[in-house]
Amino acid sequence: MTAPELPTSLYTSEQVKQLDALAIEQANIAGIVLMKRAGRAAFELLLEQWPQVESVVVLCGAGNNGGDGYVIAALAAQKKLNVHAVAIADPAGLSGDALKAYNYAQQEGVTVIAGSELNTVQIDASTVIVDSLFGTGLSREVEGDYSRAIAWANNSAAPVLGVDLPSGLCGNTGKVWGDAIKCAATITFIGVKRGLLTGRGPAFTGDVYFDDLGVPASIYDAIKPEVTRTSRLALMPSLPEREADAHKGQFGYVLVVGGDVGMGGAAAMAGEAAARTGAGLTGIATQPIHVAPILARCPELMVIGVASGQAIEPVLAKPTVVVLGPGLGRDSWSEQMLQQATLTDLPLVMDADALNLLAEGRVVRKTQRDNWVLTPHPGEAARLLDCSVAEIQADRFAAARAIQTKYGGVVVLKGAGTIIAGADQLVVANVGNPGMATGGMGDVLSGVIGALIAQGLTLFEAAQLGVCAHGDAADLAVQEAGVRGVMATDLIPFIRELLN
Ligand SMILES: NC(=O)C1=CN([C@@H]2O[C@H](COP(=O)(O)OP(=O)(O)OC[C@H]3O[C@@H](n4cnc5c(N)ncnc54)[C@H](OP(=O)(O)O)[C@@H]3O)[C@@H](O)[C@H]2O)[C@H](O)CC1
Ligand SMILES: [K+]
Repeated sequence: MTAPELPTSLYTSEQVKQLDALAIEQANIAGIVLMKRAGRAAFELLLEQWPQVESVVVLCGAGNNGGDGYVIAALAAQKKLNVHAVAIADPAGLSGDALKAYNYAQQEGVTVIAGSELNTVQIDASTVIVDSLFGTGLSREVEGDYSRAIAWANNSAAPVLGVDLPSGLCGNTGKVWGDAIKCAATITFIGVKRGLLTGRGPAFTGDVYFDDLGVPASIYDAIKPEVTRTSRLALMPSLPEREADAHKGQFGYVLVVGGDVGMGGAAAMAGEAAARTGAGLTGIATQPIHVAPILARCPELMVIGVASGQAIEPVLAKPTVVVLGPGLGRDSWSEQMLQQATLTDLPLVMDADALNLLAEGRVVRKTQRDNWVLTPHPGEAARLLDCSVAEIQADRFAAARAIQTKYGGVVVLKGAGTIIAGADQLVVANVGNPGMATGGMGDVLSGVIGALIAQGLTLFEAAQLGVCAHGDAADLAVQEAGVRGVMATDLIPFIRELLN
């Protein structure tokens, strides 16, 4: 069963701690009550996900995340399951609500064993592991007993239920503090931590479930989320209806500029994607040798050959948006195409080598514009910020914000959990799958975004809807025939279907 729709507000770990405190102080809900509700919500999800479960191994840390685990162990004991609570952190160090939960587990007859005996724990086909080592309190690299417990869980055949966060994953950024537990499902409480949905998050969470623990809605008024979750359904209303007397002029003219020698396919894919996304007209300005083969594949496209030194003369009408970069290359032809396209004040979608040339400060007169959408993958993003890919991936929210601040416009930082940064908004698109890591996916996306701008969406709307439709289409392509061998053009019919 797919995880139910998550709330759109996303928080940092610190903000959720504030929400916890507000729930306890303002709503007068005792911490142990919240903890018992958390434990119950997690245990009910466990039974729902694994109805055949007979034994449960709960890995407990030193704080309230561990407390959640002791509550889960107590509930499992009440259900007469075979339960082991493994105290990776010495229970003697427990305090507050976590200590109360520990005592509750002992009252319910839970066998609590020391972390040093972890290797004596038997795992069989009916075992489920519960990860209650760390939640929002994780603040540094995991090591020692915790690392060993994480490795033990990752090497065991049993599925893992993550409590609040997969242990080792940073709730703020989606980076991993050394290592993290690979969960089959994760349930997160009170506020969805934004790190669950981007960076390494999707690789460790499994399906993400949310429970508000019954806290009053009013506590959320006090904390403004800096990031929200976007989705195709949220953006569909921005697509214009098509009246009976619609004519192609209403839906704009996308001009794709790219396709250096040998890379005509990239420009063709962007063009076809734009046409299939509903652009009224689609043209491609490319190397002359690509004109015939692209026309042969897609006669609906207007393909213009531009030789070195020639001007780009868009036929018929002025384009309404230029998609610049698919297969553009970095030679003198590439530079002259980029220079001409960036001299216009048309809205631009800048992808691939257009971004690399921009990062190198070559031939782009203005490096700050409001009316462009930059669509870097982490490597291109690193060049745009002159930093390493690791730094980009260590905090993708900060990276997207930094690129938007430096270059203006809208920034689409691609990768697991694509981040979209507007002038004063930051959203994450919780879409996509590993099948998308193949050539041409970015070309298709740039064409889709261009066509949505051509149909009247704002750059920020077009970027969000384009990314979400593209990722959802990739999921449909994977459902159809598996994750290996998905090719970029497989997405195009699904994109068309999803946008209608
Ligand atoms: N507060 C509530 O009402 C609710 C909380 N819930 C759960 O509580 C956790 C947050 O609990 P907290 O105690 O703040 O922190 P953790 O349990 O996540 O972490 C435990 C302690 O671990 C230490 N720490 C941090 N990083 C490391 C590391 N790499 N290695 C070893 N130890 C580490 C840290 O203490 P230090 O003093 O050592 O820094 C942490 O305090 C939340 O996630 C929920 O699961 C309820 O679910 C809801 C109500
Ligand atoms: K956890």
